Amino acid sequence: MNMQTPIYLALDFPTGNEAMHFLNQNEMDEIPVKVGMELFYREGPQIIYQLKEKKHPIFLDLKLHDIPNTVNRAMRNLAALDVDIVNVHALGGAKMIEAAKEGLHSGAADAVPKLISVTMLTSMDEHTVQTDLQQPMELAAYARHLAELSKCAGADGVVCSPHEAASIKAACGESFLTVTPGIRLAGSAPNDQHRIATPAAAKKMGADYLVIGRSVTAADNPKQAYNQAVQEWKNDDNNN
Ligand SMILES: O=c1ccn([C@@H]2O[C@H](COP(=O)(O)O)[C@@H](O)[C@H]2O)c(=O)[nH]1
Repeated sequence: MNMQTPIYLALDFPTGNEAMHFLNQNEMDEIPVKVGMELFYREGPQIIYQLKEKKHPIFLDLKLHDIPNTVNRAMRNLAALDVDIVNVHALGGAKMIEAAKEGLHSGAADAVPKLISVTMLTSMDEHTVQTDLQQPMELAAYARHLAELSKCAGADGVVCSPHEAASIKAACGESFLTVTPGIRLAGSAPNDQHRIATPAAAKKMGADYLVIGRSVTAADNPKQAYNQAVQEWKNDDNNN
């Protein structure tokens, strides 16, 4: 994987043309990108081929959550796209995560994509987890539990908020990946996110990879905003 800085830009655009135009206009050559449901459901594998052609590391964020057999067969197909990271919802349980892993191994012609599982969406807060989901455990403890379950089932890491990264690392080991959305540059609107942090804070809290979307894509100067995130990450490197 050609990784400049482990900061994935969320390409939440309605069409492939808009996404490619954005990257081109802002000279974001070869930066890591995340393709989610909005773009993939519109463009399908074609957008992955286009981004690979331009040498972008790709996190394909489709968050599979279904019965093990269906997830296994879907992962075989996704493995053939040869992206770097794919994911499932940890709430699908251990058998589903194992099936996802097996599907990736069966379907990959070359390198097997990393499999990560979503613990608790960063848009959720303590209150929502307790009321909507009727989950009595504290959110951070529940995210840690889902991370441990994911690790036992063969996942390479999890999606979590930066605030849970350190405790998940402590429970699952340093090499277990923590991929953290909910990244906001200082002063950016939180939008629908609840568990947020700046790039510098996320790095300090133990995140391996960051996912940043609207703080960059909706900024007046997206290139400057992305570079600021990169700089925060690198400054923290210098301070360690
Ligand atoms: O818990 C999660 C899992 C995935 N996401 C995705 O990350 C980006 C975040 O975009 P922002 O504009 O920076 O909020 C988005 O594509 C989500 O689908 C997440 O936010 N939280």
